[in-house]
Amino acid sequence: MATFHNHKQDIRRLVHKLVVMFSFAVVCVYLFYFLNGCCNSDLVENPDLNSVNKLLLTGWYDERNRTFPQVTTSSYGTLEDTRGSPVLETNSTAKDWTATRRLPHALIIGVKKGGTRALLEFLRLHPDIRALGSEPHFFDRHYARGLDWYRSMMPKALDGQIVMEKTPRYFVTEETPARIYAMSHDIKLIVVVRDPITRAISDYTQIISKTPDVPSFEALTFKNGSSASAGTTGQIDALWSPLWIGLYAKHLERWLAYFPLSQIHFVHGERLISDPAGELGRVQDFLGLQRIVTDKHFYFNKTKGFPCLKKPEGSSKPHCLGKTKGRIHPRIHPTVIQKLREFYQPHNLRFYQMAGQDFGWQ
Ligand SMILES: Nc1ncnc2c1ncn2[C@@H]1O[C@H](COP(=O)(O)OS(=O)(=O)O)[C@@H](OP(=O)(O)O)[C@H]1O
Repeated sequence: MATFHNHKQDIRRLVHKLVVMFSFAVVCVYLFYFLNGCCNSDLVENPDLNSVNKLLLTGWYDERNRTFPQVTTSSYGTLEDTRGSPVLETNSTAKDWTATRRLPHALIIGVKKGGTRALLEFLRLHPDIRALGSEPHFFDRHYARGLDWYRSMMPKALDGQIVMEKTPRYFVTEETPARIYAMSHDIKLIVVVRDPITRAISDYTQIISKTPDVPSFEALTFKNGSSASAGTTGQIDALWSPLWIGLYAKHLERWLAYFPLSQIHFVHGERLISDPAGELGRVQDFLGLQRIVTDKHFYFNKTKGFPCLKKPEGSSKPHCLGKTKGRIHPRIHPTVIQKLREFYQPHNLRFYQMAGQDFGWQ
């Protein structure tokens, strides 16, 4: 009787051990698959799903919530992220764990009011790009904080992903090319250029939106503050910032002292509006990326008068850039425009020669 009882107990212990061992084996197998990313076999099988999942993994929205300790934002230094509701970083797999913060591989260095925000937001659709949402102004304002600080500002990126940021003021700041060169000799530089006259008016429109009582564009264009009608005789004030920024050849010269032209890509600001997919295609080529951002991502919003992004997977609705992009410009006296055309013409021609491209500004 006692022997039979002991035998029953032995069997119960054995079954218990087997259950524990089986559960342990199940947990191990699950962990093994999880760590190898096998749960995401769709990532390999289905290229479309691959892009979607990569977008999810890379979590393009996370920068909106990043804070910038002690960084003062400039008039154009505020984060303007135009996306819909925040998604993810919740769909993390083991691949996420290998993401690190790295110094940028590519920079949008200018020009202010050229269309730099649109370009950055469009590029952020690419799963192989991780871009900072705000402007860090590291090379022009916060250089003393050091490269570790700069790196800590960057979004986390996986191996093979390109890390980017945009600060349009870099293009016109004296010290910037040397500083960027000291960080990386082979960094890729992108400049969005736009007709310097429209660019200046856009800049001025931003100024009056913040300080409405500044003198007129016409008055500020001339050294002696001449009015529009007297403008035909006045001398252009090339040092007035909205005009000075448009002297592209002069600024480019400083960059070419450090970087070969092959490392600088010019985005045609006007075409970025009329043919965003075409411009984006060329930028993706320049960055050595597959052309993933294409015309299927854009639609023309008649109300805004600009291309906007169609509903991206993972977001609920289409989105355009915010209301500070695509402002209505004040009407400038035609005589002043003509004066500015004459003023910029030699500078523009020199710029076309240096860049090896004719941008067609009349
Ligand atoms: N898709 C789309 N939507 C809205 N706006 C667009 C777009 N593409 C280019 N642009 C032009 O971008 C101009 C603003 O340029 P930036 O983003 O470089 O300005 S800033 O320097 O960051 O302040 C902005 O200038 P304004 O029209 O003067 O507001 C636009 O003309």
